[in-house]
Amino acid sequence: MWGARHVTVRFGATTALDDVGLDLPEGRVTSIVGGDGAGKTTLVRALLRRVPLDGGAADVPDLTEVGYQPSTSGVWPALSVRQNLEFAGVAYGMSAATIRERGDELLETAALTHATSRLGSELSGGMRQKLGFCMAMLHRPRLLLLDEPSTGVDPVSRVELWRLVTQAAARGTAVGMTTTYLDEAERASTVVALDAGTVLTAGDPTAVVHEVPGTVSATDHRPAGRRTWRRGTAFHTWTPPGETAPGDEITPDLEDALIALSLARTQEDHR
Ligand SMILES: Nc1ncnc2c1ncn2[C@@H]1O[C@H](COP(=O)(O)OP(=O)(O)OP(=O)(O)O)[C@@H](O)[C@H]1O
Repeated sequence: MWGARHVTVRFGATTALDDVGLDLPEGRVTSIVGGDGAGKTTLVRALLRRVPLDGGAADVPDLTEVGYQPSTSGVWPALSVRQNLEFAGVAYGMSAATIRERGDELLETAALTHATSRLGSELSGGMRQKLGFCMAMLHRPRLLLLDEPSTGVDPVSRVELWRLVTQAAARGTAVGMTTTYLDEAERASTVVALDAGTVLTAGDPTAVVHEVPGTVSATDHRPAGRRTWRRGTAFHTWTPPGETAPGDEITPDLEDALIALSLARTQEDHR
């Protein structure tokens, strides 16, 4: 199984990753979530050996068998859709015929066939991310790493991107994907949540929700002296075990669960 084993990465005084473990099984989508600066991009870059490790190891196939889509999509703005694919294929040492054949197949699946002669700079955000995905998949990698492929992409294109990702996994590719959309993360086989460079929790999204200690409750006003988070018009609060919760207890979703687990950990740290 591919992944990261006890990976630590430091940038000067900043510890971006501290003893992080990550499993990326073949045929599965693993989503990596976490707030700004949690370490998602650094983890992907550590797997690609683009940052030096201060500890641990990255267990990945030969880099010629890894596909990578950077958060900037990786699409060259001055090249056409077709040329972008050719450029990516040549970089992987593929023949012109294979690039053409697999490129056509991927463009068809990504519903981009009509846009082959359009320049990268002329594509919508969603089309650009889908092309970036096709470029990362062209050489049929065993491991596919996607860094926030759906950020800034409209909901319809997000659904299409997700379909491409799950199809890649169904063909046996191990997929690791960072995302800030928890509804998307919830659909993955496994979610790995990073918090300040460490693994807050990892597992089946349903199991993660059941890990929350204490209760999550909802009120229509902000309860005094409590740390709350807004969900629509309601305020949600996490209450440690044995304490009285304000408002009505609710069943947390993944977003509630991750915030509650982070608050529970902060409380542990202060004890
Ligand atoms: N090249 C670098 N030099 C110095 N510090 C860095 C570098 N890259 C990342 N960091 C720091 O490491 C931490 C983790 O950053 P990283 O970009 O991995 O987080 P992230 O979860 O991907 O966040 P975001 O969603 O905001 O991109 C942050 O504190 C960041 O400032």
